[in-house]
Amino acid sequence: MILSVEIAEKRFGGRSILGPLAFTLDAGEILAIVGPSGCGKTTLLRIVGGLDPNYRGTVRWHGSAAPRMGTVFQAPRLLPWRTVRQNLDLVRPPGGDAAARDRLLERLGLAAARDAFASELSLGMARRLALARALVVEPDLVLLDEPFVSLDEAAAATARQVLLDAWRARPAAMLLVTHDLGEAASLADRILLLSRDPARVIDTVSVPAPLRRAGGPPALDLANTIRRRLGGPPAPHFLAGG
Ligand SMILES: Nc1ncnc2c1ncn2[C@@H]1O[C@H](COP(=O)(O)OP(=O)(O)OP(=O)(O)O)[C@@H](O)[C@H]1O
Repeated sequence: MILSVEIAEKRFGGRSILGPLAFTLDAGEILAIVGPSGCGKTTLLRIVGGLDPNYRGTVRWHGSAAPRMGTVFQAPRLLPWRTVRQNLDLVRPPGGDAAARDRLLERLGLAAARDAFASELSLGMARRLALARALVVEPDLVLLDEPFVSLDEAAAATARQVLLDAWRARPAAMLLVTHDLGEAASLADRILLLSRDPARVIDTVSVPAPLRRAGGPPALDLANTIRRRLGGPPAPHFLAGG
């Protein structure tokens, strides 16, 4: 176990948003977090990332040193007055691999824009750059909040593959928030299913070995099993990966 999260309660104003809930993450494990819109997934990720200290509970990293963290939050949060390359170089570890940075830009379709200012990027480009920035950190822990939203399907498929390739080269622990069960099943080892009002863990689903981190569309029966646990109807379109 590399990360343990125990949240007794998180409130906004008078409202209880999260908890009690608990989960752990093994080193190199990809855990997807799925739940209804507005249930508190982003709030949970912000707590794990140390961006919201106002909760009752504990978030503990069990590594020997504090983790290097790569994050993709819903807003890309780039430095608009810096170029694409500069946005990456600011977080690249000393002695980090400039060729790896350039390969990431190439694969994410950003090589031609490498000297453009971040303010000049489209939202889809900015989100791809945010993913590159999370990976160029050489992270121990990656926090991803709907990282492929606002990419067209081809760009999203490439970005998922880039994420998996980065994981294979350096298996960081990852928390992936997504509303897309297909995406969760094609990227993760396990899927945490959350309820809402307040968010609690309904169930944890292990992704079967042949699908796990395969990056392809998931089997319909797995997506439907998960949907049933969430109380929803079967959805044939999950065959197409979401
Ligand atoms: N800063 C805030 N102040 C008050 N309430 C907030 C704040 N941030 C989030 N909330 C509320 O907390 C709840 C959980 O929000 P959160 O964004 O974590 O959900 P989510 O599951 O990530 O949503 P989505 O799937 O739509 O992205 C929502 O009801 C939201 O309105």
